[in-house]
Amino acid sequence: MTDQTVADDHALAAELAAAAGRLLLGVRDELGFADARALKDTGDLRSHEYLMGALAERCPGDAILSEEGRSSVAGKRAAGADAAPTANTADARRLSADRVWIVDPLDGTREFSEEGRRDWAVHVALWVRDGSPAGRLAAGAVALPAQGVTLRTDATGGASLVREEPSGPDAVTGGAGSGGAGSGGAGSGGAGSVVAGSVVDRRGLPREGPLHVPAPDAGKLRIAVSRTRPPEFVRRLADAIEPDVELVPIGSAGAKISAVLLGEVDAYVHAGGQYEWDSAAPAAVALAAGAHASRVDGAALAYNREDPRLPDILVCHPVSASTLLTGIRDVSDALPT
Ligand SMILES: Nc1ncnc2c1ncn2[C@@H]1O[C@H](COP(=O)(O)O)[C@@H](OP(=O)(O)O)[C@H]1O
Ligand SMILES: [Mg+2]
Repeated sequence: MTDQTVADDHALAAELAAAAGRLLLGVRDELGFADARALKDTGDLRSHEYLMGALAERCPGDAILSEEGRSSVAGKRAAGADAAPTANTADARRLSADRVWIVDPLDGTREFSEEGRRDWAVHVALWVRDGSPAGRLAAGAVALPAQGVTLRTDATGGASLVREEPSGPDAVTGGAGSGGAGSGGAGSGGAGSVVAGSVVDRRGLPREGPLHVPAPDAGKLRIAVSRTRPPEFVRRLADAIEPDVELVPIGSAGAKISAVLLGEVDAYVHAGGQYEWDSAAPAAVALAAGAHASRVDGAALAYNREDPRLPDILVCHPVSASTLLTGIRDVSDALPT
C-alpha cells in the first residue's frame, strides 16, 4: 500500500464522517423533534445509506461493518419501518478481508432525537489486517456535527481536531443553526456557560489543530458515563478511588471519548454492553491522541471479530489508567467477558 493510500484513508474517514454529520443536521432540520422515533430511524437509515454508498464507490474492494447493516441490530427498529437497511459485507468475507470499515452512522441516536442536545456523533474507522493476530485500527474519525467539529487520525500517526464550516449563525453554540444548544446536558453548570453534551465554555472553543489528550488536574477526576446505562459498579468506583470523582452523564460513546480528548472530562468508563462500531473510530482517534484505551480489565480492544460485541471500554490519560484499572478491578464483582 502506498503512503498516498494510507494518507487518503485518514482523510477519507474524516471527509465521510463530516459529510454524514451534515446530512444528519439536515434531517433534524427537515423532520423537527415532534416524532422522536421517526427522527431516529430516518437519521440512522439515511446516514447509513450515505456511508455505505460512499464507501462502496470510493473503496470498492473493502469490507464494511456498520451498525445499521446488522440484521440483529436493525431488528430493533419499530415495526413498520419498511426500508430495510442495506446489508453489510457478509461475515465470511469481512472476516477474511484485509481492510474493513467499521461504521456507526449515528452514535447517540437518543440524543440526536432530543432538541438541543449536541452529544451525538458519526463514527468511521478503518481496521486493517497487519500480520498480527488481532489486526489494528489504521484510521478513524468522529464527527460531532452539532458541536461543529471532527476529531480524526492523521497520516503522521497523531490526531487532530478539525472545525467544520458553520451550518448556521452559530453552529457551535447552536444559536439558530441545526446544532442547537439547549437546556440540560452533561455536567450542566451555570446557565449560559455550559452546553448540552459538553462542558465547553461557549467562549472557550477547542482549538483546531493537533489533538493530545490532556492530563487531569491533580486530586480530581471527571468520569463520563452513559446517561441511560452507566456501569453498575461506577458509583462504587467513584467512592473507592483516591481522587475526588465527578460522574458526568453524556450521550454517545463517540461524544464521551471526544470529551476526554478535548479535556472536558478525564475518563470514559463503560461496561455492560456495546458493539465494535460504538468504539472503533473514537478508540482509533484516542490512541492516536496519546490516550489509554482498553477493555476495563486492561486487555487490548480488538476489532473485526466474528462476534461484534465489545461490551466495555476505558479511555483516559495514561497517567490515570492504573488508578482506574485497579479501582475497577477492586469494585467490580465479575469483569465482563
Ligand atoms: N448495555 C448496552 N448494550 C448495547 N449497546 C449499548 C449499551 N450501552 C450503550 N450502548 C450503545 O453505546 C452507544 C453509546 O451509548 P450511551 O449513550 O448510553 O453511552 C449507543 O449507541 P447507538 O446510539 O449507536 O445505539 C448505545 O446503543
Ligand atoms: Mg453507537
